[in-house]
Formats: sequence, structure tokens, C-alpha cells
Amino acid sequence: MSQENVTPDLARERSKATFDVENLAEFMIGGRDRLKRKRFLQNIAIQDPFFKKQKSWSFCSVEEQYDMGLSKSIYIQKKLQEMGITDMQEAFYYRECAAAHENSPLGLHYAMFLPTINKQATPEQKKKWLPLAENYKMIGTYAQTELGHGTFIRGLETTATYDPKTKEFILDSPTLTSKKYWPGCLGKTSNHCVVMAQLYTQGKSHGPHMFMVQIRSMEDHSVLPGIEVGVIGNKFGYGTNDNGFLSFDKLRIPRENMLMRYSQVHEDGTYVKPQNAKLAYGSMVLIRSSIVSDAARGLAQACVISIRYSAVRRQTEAYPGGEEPQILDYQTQQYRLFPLLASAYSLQLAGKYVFNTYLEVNDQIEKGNLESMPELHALSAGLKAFSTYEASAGIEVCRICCGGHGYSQASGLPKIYVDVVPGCTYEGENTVMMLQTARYLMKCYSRAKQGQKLPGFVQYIGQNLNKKSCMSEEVALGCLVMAYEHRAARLVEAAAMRMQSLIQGGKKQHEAWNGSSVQLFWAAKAHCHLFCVKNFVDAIQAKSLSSKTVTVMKSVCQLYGVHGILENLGEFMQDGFFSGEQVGYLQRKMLALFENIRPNAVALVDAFDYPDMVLGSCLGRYDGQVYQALYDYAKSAPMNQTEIHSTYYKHLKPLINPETTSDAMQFAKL
Ligand SMILES: CCCCCCCCCCCCCCCCCCCCCC(=O)SCCNC(=O)CCNC(=O)[C@H](O)C(C)(C)COP(=O)(O)OP(=O)(O)OC[C@H]1O[C@@H](n2cnc3c(N)ncnc32)[C@H](O)[C@@H]1OP(=O)(O)O
Ligand SMILES: Cc1cc2nc3c(=O)[nH]c(=O)nc-3n(C[C@H](O)[C@H](O)[C@H](O)COP(=O)(O)OP(=O)(O)OC[C@H]3O[C@@H](n4cnc5c(N)ncnc54)[C@H](O)[C@@H]3O)c2cc1C
Repeated sequence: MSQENVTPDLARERSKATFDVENLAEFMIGGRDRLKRKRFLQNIAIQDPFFKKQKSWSFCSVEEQYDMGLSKSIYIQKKLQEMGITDMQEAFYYRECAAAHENSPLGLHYAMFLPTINKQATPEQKKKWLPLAENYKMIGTYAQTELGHGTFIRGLETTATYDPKTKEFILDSPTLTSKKYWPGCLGKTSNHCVVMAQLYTQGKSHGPHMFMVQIRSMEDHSVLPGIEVGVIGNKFGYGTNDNGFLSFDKLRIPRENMLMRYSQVHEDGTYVKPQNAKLAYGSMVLIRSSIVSDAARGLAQACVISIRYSAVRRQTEAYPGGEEPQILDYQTQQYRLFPLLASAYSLQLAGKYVFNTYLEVNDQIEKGNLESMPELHALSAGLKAFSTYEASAGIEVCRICCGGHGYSQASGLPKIYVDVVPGCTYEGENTVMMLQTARYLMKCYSRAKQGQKLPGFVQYIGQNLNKKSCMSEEVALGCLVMAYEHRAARLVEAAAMRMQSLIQGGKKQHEAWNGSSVQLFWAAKAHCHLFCVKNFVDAIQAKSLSSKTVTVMKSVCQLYGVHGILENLGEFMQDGFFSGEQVGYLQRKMLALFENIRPNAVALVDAFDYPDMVLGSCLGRYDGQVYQALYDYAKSAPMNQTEIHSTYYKHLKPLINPETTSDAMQFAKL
């Protein structure tokens, strides 16, 4: 990044760093070559006049956002083709920069539609659809959620009834609540979609299955007969995306349009069930595994913005007549921002882990070995929830830490927030996902009680709980991990005990589950938290990190662990695991870590390596020239392009000069 024009405050911050930013940046991205490649691809976007000439997203109406989103997405696709980029990761680097936090109207096409064809279609179906979809002749999405049901997939009401006479499925939306509602890119963009519908054949229901359905003409984009489709209207964010509704009026599609890799309906209507019904949920598992990194990136970017700005912003003379300190020197500012910085690192590392696990398990599934599906489901569901909660809450804190300017779209923070926060809902509502993880933990608990060996990341379950913490004044990483293991093991056991006692007291299984679900949620959250702490501790042992970087990252990792304990003290102290004295060690350590991290704070956010174009922020600029940027942003506002705004003639003039009148005044007189 250019060192030109960097403010003295930021230049000094960078010169104080005790480690090599490049070393950490290379580690986080996975090596020097990848970092170079990422910068190369992002620089292409940065230099491109097409992106430079775009109107600022924040000054666009929702319809303009969609228009711009589509235009950019198509341009991006063409550029990727022109550059011969087929690797998902490389395409991501380019997209991340070219249309930062502008959810693409083609996003579901490449994130869910293509992967679903790849994973759920037969070789013949792939041969037919993939070339069309890869060349954007078929543009598709994933239509599962309905007005009445999102979470409970088995409760979906859209039906696909097989008619052996014509060898067709009849797709129908029999009720208002059966209308598909929410799918991204559906309202105006897609001409096809994968539809999740209840399969009926030979008079029997077989649960949700996937069907390829054409909804618009590939010639003129007109809506096909038997189909109603539109957008759902404005949302909290996602203006660039045409989330839509869709319903079917006894629409007939060929038998071959059922995605038949794992389950089949023969010509005569005979149903062949899959090896595991949850294979049909594979696309959701893929996206959940990707969302962890997505949320982590959002939080990391918010930290870059807020920490750089806090190093530039000065406020309140420390003593009468004294210099106004950088707001980053206020301990309370550090208390809010440094743990989030630690959390951003931890979540990025967890995101890498879960995605790699996805790739490994997916490889096994391709070979017909489904053994690790439950572990992957528990890991991806829990971490998806944990990471999106942490990131969303954290981004909002970063915004508040920027004071008034944080509330301006110029900060870039609202745009990041509205892009990240729906991750708490889509791909499985977070509480529901945590409870899926809890379900797995309960099974592990009973297996542990029967003396069975558990997989690596749940081996702590069922351990002896009559222990005391080994925590001393120095706050060793090992003692931190032990504390998190103890807390998670205790909460898993407490939830299991609660379930057991409710069942013994005469409650039915589902009543006992609901009556224990708060504790089950706590257990799952503690499990995910433990995972993040342990994974962080393991990750910083990497050989590629220099000793200076390890020293700094050890402090960041310690802060992540210490702060997490202090924020959840009740759960760590309820059984007397920590003494009051040990809590004192942790509190003192946290404050010491703030001092420790302070000189490296700017370097630590620099190491995330986000160019200004990704951040889209006047406050988080690499050069720190925030005031000029804010002023330029204000001057560029459409309302500043005329001296007198048209509303003067409509509303203000009649108020000032009673001889004229306005709509509002006429109504007021009535
Ligand atoms: C970095 C590299 C780059 C490459 C990256 C490549 C990608 C490109 C980049 C992308 C970047 C990301 C950016 C984001 C952009 C996204 C845009 C927004 C997209 C939003 C799309 C959507 O929003 S799309 C709709 C999603 N809508 C749900 O998400 C519904 C949740 N609802 C359920 O998911 C089920 O409803 C629920 C609750 C499980 C119960 O399912 P159910 O009722 O059928 O089952 P039961 O409860 O009876 O459970 C019976 C047993 O099945 C077990 N089990 C259940 N699921 C299982 C599973 N999946 N695997 C294994 N096992 C499973 C369970 O744990 C039980 O196990 P057990 O019996 O042993 O205890
Ligand atoms: C921006 C965005 C994009 C989306 N894109 C798509 C898409 O492309 N395709 C698609 O098919 N869908 C999409 N969705 C829909 C999304 O997947 C669902 O909204 C999501 O799965 C949650 O389901 P729900 O809306 O039914 O929530 P509900 O289940 O109604 O949740 C409401 C509340 O009820 C609670 N609750 C529900 N069930 C339980 C339970 N069993 N135990 C405890 N608490 C429970 C939840 O915790 C939550 O607090 C999108 C949604 C959004 C916001």
C-alpha cells in the first residue's frame, strides 16, 4: 500500500511495530505466493476505470443498487473469464475488492446453484446443466424457504407429485404459506432455480427433495406459465440483491428434473431413498462452512476502520492545556476494540479450519464414506452461529467507537454491518443452529458416559469436573484452554442432567428438550468458544511465523482467552473452578495485555491486508487522511449539487411566503 501522504500519527504507529506485518499477513492468507496473487488481483480491480466511475453505493436508491450490483457482477464475471480465473478463492479475492459488501445478484448462482448441481445431480444431469449454468445461459438460485417455514425444512409445503402417466412432476404451492419467500437473486435475475419441495409418489410422501425448475424464458426473460415470481420488497440491507417470492400453479416439469444423484424416482414412480437423507442438505453445509470466514472478514474490516481511525482521531485534552491524546490511548477504547481485534483473528483462523474440514469430509462423502457428516454438521452449524453473532455485535461496537462519524455511511461500517448481520439468520437461524450442535454434544456426552472414545474436538466431554484452575499470575495459554474445556464440559453435563431430570420427572423427550434448551444453548456456545480458543492456540505454533510475530500473536491470543473468561465469569466461577484471587490475575492480565498490544495495534490491523477499496471507508483509510475524505464525501452528496434544493419551492417557500401554498399546508388547514 502506498506510503504517500500518510498522516504523522499513522506513520509513527507503523514505525513502532515490533513485528513484520508481511510475515503475519502471509501466515493469515496461507503463504507468500497467495498474498502476492491476492494483491495482484485486487490491484487490477483498484486500477480499473470501470469501478472508479461508479456512483457511491450509499447515494443509490435500492433500485439503483440492484442495477449497479448487476452491472458490476456481469463485468466481474467477464473479467474473471478474460483473466482465465476459475479458482473459487482467486475469484473471491477479485470480487471482494471489486464489489465490497455488495451482495451480488449473481451470488446465489455461483455460491449455491452451481455447487448444488455439482453435488446433487447425476452425471447426465450435470452434462446437460453445467455448461449452460457455467456460461450464464441458465442463471439460477436456491429456493427453499417459504412464507411459513424457513427453519423447519421438513415442514415445507410446496409439493412435487409424480405423475407416471406423463412421467412428470407437478409442482404446486397449495397455500399462501407455501410460497417461496426470501431466496436471493430470485425476483428479477434468475431464469432457473433449484426448488426444495415435498416429494409425493405412489401416494406416499418422502420428504423434501430438490428439483430443477425453469421460471423465466431463456429468450426474453418472460415469466413462464404456471409461475408467479417477484421481489419481496426492501430489506434491512442487501439492496443489490433481488430476494424474491415464487409460487407454482400445478406446474409440470419432466421427471429428469429431480436432482437424482442420491435419491431417485423411477419411471413407474418407484422411490429409491438416499444412503442418508441429510445428503440433500449438503449445499447448506457448504455455505455454513464458508460463512465463518465471511463473518470474520467483516469483523476484521470493522477493526481496521475503527483502530486506524482511533489512532488518527484526537479528543479531549488529558489535563488543562495538555495535548489531546489519540483516542486509541484511552483504556476504555482499548477495552472495546482490542478484544474484537483478537476475536477477528480467532474467527479467521476458525473459518480456515472449518472450511478445510468441509473439504476433507466432502472428499470422503464423494467416496461414499458418510461417517463424518454429523461432526461436520455440528462444527459448521455451531461455528456459523458463533461467528456471525460475534462479528455482528463486534461490528456495531466498532461503529460506536468511531463516535458521530461512525454513524455516517462514509465510515463504511453500516455497509459492512448490513452485509454481515443476515448471516445470523440465513443458512439456519443461529439459535436453531446452536441447538443442532447441542444435539450432537448430548450424544457425545452419553457416549462418553458409556466409556466410548470421542473424536478429537469433543474429547473433553465427560471429563472429571472436580478440578481447580491452574491459573497463575502469568496466565499460561495451557491454563486458558483448560478453563474453557472445564466450562464447556460442565455446561454440557449440566444440560444433560437437566434433560435427564425432566425426563425422570415424567416429561416427554421433546418437552424435556425445550425445557433444557437455554442450557443446551449455553453448552453449545461454550463448546464453540472453546474450539476458537484452542484452535487459536494451536495455530500460532506455526513454523512460518517469526519469533517476533509469535510474541505479538501470543498476546492477542491470550487477550482473546482472558477477555472471554471475564465476559462470561459466572459460567467459569459457578462451581468454584476459579478462585477470586485467580480472577484478579485475569483482570490485571487483561489490562497489561492492552498495554502490550497498543504499540502494535495499527500493524495488527494492517496485517489483514485490506486495501482501501475493500474497506470503502473515509475513516479506515491506509493514509489516515480522514477529515479531507469526510469533507470530500459530503461535497459529493447529490443534495449538494444544487445551491437551492427543489424542496424549497415545494415546501419551504410556501411556509416563508404565505401567498403560496404547499400540499402539507393545505392538509394542515383542513
Ligand atoms: C474460502 C473458499 C471459497 C469457496 C467458497 C465457495 C462458496 C462461495 C462463497 C460463499 C461465501 C459465503 C457468503 C455467504 C453468501 C450467502 C448468501 C445467502 C445464502 C442464504 C441461503 C439460505 O438461507 S438457504 C436456506 C437455508 N435454510 C436453512 O438453513 C434451514 C435450517 N434448517 C435445517 O437445516 C434443518 O431443518 C434442521 C434444523 C437441521 C433440522 O433438520 P431435520 O428436521 O431434517 O432433521 P432432524 O432435526 O430430525 O434431525 C435428524 C438428524 O439429522 C441431523 N442433521 C440435520 N442436518 C444435518 C446435516 N446438514 N448434516 C448432517 N446431519 C444433519 C441432525 O443433527 C439429527 O441428528 P441425530 O438424529 O443424530 O441427532
Ligand atoms: C438476507 C437473507 C437471504 C436469504 N436467502 C435465502 C435463499 O437464498 N434461499 C432460501 O431458501 N432462503 C433464504 N433465506 C431464508 C433463510 O434461510 C431463513 O430465513 C432462515 O433459515 C431462518 O428461518 P425462518 O425465517 O423460518 O426463521 P424462524 O424459524 O421463523 O425463526 C424465528 C425465531 O424462532 C426461533 N425458532 C424457530 N425454530 C426453533 C426451534 N426449533 N427451536 C428454538 N427456536 C426456534 C428462532 O430461533 C428465531 O428466534 C434468506 C434470508 C435472509 C434474511
